[in-house]
Amino acid sequence: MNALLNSLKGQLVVSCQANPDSPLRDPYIISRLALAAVKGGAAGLRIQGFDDVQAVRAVTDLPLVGLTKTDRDDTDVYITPTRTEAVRLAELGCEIVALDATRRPRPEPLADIFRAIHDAGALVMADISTLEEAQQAYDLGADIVGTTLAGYTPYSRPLSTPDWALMEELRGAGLAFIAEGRLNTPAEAAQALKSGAHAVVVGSAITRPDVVTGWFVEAVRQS
Ligand SMILES: CC(=O)N[C@H](C=O)[C@@H](O)[C@H](O)[C@H](O)COP(=O)(O)O
Repeated sequence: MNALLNSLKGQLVVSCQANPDSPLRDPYIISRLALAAVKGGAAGLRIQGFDDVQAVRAVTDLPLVGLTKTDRDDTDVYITPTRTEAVRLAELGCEIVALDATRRPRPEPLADIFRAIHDAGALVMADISTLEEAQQAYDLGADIVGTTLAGYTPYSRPLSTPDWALMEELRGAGLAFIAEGRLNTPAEAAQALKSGAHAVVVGSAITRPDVVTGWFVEAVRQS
């Protein structure tokens, strides 16, 4: 495995993202969230959008997993759907570029985007939702897959928990993977590593206080 990916083995990557309607939606604020994650011991950061990548790249040398979220009329694929976006993320200093590698119709062939990322000097993190998609991503040259989109495609298991079954399937098939998605507690992050994950990505539970507040409000209301 690539040395940079090896450096993430058994480690925590923190996703610092704010949705357009979040009060935290500002590159400066994202860069401060990123620094807080660095202070806490994160080994890498997952960052969305060119402005946020630039702001975070300016304050840390930690490995960055970059992505864009782009809403398009012609596809349901929104995580880094084209070469142009993928290459720009690499040019801005992302060591790893994450993109949707599901089997949904997409504007450009996956293999072309993978090649463009590699040509730009970055690694490919293929965000998948099923075992078959993971296998396909590796066949096409992905460096690592992430369980990011499990539960977010119409044909994957809809879940409110991490997709433990998918992790077991990936481990059973001997496919390296990063666990990402709904890892909402330290115990779940640790469990993902025990389930065979190479590394874990945690987002909402650490960097979306609006979402976490909602979890508490729900629990308080139900008590
Ligand atoms: C499905 C999708 O678009 N996931 C995005 C991918 O970058 C982010 O919105 C998530 O926050 C990230 O995957 C981390 O997951 P969680 O926030 O559950 O820890």
